[in-house]
Amino acid sequence: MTVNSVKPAGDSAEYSSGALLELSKVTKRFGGLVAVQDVDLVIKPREIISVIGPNGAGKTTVFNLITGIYRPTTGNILLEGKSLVGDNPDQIVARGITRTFQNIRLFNNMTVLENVLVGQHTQLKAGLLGSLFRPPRVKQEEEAARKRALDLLTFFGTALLERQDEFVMNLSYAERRRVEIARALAANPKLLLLDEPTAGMNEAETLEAVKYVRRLRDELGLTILLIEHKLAVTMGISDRIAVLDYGRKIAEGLPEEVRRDERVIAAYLGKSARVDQEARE
Ligand SMILES: Nc1ncnc2c1ncn2[C@@H]1O[C@H](COP(=O)(O)OP(=O)(O)OP(=O)(O)O)[C@@H](O)[C@H]1O
Repeated sequence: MTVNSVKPAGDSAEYSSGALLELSKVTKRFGGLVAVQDVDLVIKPREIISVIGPNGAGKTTVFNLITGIYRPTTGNILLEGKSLVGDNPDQIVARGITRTFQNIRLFNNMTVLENVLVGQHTQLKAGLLGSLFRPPRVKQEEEAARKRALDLLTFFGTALLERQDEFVMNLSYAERRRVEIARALAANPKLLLLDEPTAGMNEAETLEAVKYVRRLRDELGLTILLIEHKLAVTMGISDRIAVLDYGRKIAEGLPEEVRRDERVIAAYLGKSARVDQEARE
């Protein structure tokens, strides 16, 4: 199957560093607390990059900085060479960055299809008058949006397509995660931020999720930045991994390099190994 209307990312971008997204010395303070400190990160088109680190390391804050929920205290964030600092979240979506959330945020009392249609609102041209009087141009736009939303659902096979008119609250957790991704795709992103895409999933669902994250890159040409707590998933899926600890990036590299990094073992793997050990005792 193809998602015809989703353009491969990075085709028209011309920027000297070749980075799709670049964080440069990004710091975020909340009062006296430094949640993110001097973080540099370069993400090239079509990479799958994971951000890992212990609880409170600053991972979600990095996502919130990239998506315009927070503004960096200092430092810069560039998309295709142009700063996005100061843009509001809607502008950042329109520039090509969309996300999913750690706790799924869908409209539970809307259908699967309606949720995906909501994701397209930055793409639609009809204003308030157009929506009220619905001239033929607006009807055509609505029909095209509906077709595209269905197209996006088929990325996940036929299951969601068959349930397009079902209220989201009646779907399984794993299905809701897929709808959230379809909604994020609806805004035609270049960069997709996935916040714990396999959280709450069983093993089979996790494997399925890993497959579609790869397909998002391979088939749709997306660049993906993810936060993921399951190390087996992170190690298996990522081109590179950045490790945060107390807001600082303490390591970055290939999964194998990160797995062997002493600082990572001490700060993160060591901690979880200790937690596992304590849990067994
Ligand atoms: N809006 C806020 N106001 C004050 N402190 C905040 C705010 N958001 C995050 N923090 C603090 O910043 C630090 C980093 O939090 P963040 O949520 O980014 O960590 P995380 O790595 O995503 O953790 P987790 O894995 O538990 O989700 C924490 O100490 C957190 O309490």
